[in-house]
Amino acid sequence: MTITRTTAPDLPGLASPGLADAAAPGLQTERLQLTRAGRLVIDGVDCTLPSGRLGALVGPNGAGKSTLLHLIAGVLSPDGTGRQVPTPPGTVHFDGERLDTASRRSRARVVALAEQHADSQLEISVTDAVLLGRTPHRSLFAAPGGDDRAFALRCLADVGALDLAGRLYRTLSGGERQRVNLARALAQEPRLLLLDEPTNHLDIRAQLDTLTLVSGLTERGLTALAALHDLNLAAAFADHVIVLAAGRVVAAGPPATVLTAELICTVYGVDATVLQHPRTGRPLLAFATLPAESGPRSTRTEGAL
Ligand SMILES: Nc1ncnc2c1ncn2[C@@H]1O[C@H](COP(=O)(O)OP(=O)(O)OP(=O)(O)O)[C@@H](O)[C@H]1O
Repeated sequence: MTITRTTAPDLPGLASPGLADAAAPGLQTERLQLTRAGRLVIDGVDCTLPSGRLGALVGPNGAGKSTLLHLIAGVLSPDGTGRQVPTPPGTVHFDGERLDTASRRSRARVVALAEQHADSQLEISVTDAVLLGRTPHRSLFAAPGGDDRAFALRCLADVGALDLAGRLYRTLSGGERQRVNLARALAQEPRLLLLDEPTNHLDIRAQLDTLTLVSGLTERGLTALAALHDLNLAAAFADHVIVLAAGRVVAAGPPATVLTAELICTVYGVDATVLQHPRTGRPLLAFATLPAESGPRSTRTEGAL
């Protein structure tokens, strides 16, 4: 199965092409902080992502990428309990609206998180899983209507997963789940879409199609922030790259400015050669491991990608 639609879908919540508000401030976090098991895992994160842009959140394993996305989405409150706290350390704004103190329902009308490890044992159909994304747009206790169902099927079609509509969610493969999770997030009609490793489990065509789809949505006004491990995908698709290491933002800006050999060596302990893509002009990275004595990691193998 491939994602067949690589142009921006016509989601009703988004502006028409060219109508995105260029002056809108987008996502702004200030001094976000989270301690887990006595350790500061998010350490005073200030980051910004202008409206209508695709941001890539990169950084080594354990840097705090998933945790930061969860904090922005409000799935984790800044004290790590899932409750709102009276004076949370840090704030999250989107287009000037404060999200971290907003009600769950009003926040869910603004921001959606497509998670890598969404509930795997749900005894519900794929269509019903996507319909969960419509919840913030229905009145309380109302059952999904025909319009909701049609919208959910459109979102499945947009991610190339319409053929999965009647399947049980728990029977899907990792890559199939990944697409359905994205469809569920799109069904929420968010203005801010957060994606936790959206290309994980996907074959190369599906990786490119997924990021092309999200990139197309940002051209229609959506703001998207994706945690990505593949620096070449970040370089190829992102307008803005945020680098996280040990819970702190260590660099942020356009891919060509941020993804330098020096930064990659410092953050990942990897020897990178930064080339220029012959067609797009964007950075193209080739990697080799550093000699055993020169980097921060102990387990190394020889070789280059
Ligand atoms: N429930 C928890 N209790 C204690 N520590 C946790 C918990 N969840 C995450 N952590 C720690 O928080 C830090 C950040 O984790 P997080 O999953 O956000 O990193 P990440 O950058 O997304 O990593 P990866 O690239 O490996 O997915 C890690 O050191 C992790 O071990």
